[in-house]
Amino acid sequence: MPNNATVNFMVAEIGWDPEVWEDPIAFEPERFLEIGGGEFDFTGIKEIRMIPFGGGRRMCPGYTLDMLHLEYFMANLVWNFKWETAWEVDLWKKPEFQGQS
Ligand code: HEM
Repeated sequence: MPNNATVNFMVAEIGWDPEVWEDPIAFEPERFLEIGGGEFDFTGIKEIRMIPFGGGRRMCPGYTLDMLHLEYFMANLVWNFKWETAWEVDLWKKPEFQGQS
């Protein structure tokens, strides 16, 4: 490789690896609850299954702000819209809220 070459990682494709994820493209958000008891690591410190914010020393420094903002965004979607399933979905897979004692 030449000096000063730019190396790009296919970050999205890393997150779709069928050797790491079962049916990676399927929308199954509950899969994240099942990994690490709901403490899925996306920082690349414990493992690399998907790294939306990069990893290592140049990892996105805004990721805690992002996560807070995304939770707020999701909460507003749930709050402001009436949600229905477009197809048959088993909503009772895990009938509890996280963090509930
Ligand atoms: C969902 C939203 C965001 C995503 C998915 C995201 C993702 C990323 C990714 C993948 C990188 C490259 C990391 C690497 O090279 O390993 C990065 C870098 C960076 N992000 Fe974000 N980011 C988000 C929002 C933000 C926000 C809100 C801020 C600031 C408040 C921010 C500030 C930065 C900065 C300054 C870098 C460069 C870090 C460096 O090169 O040392 N990002 N981000």
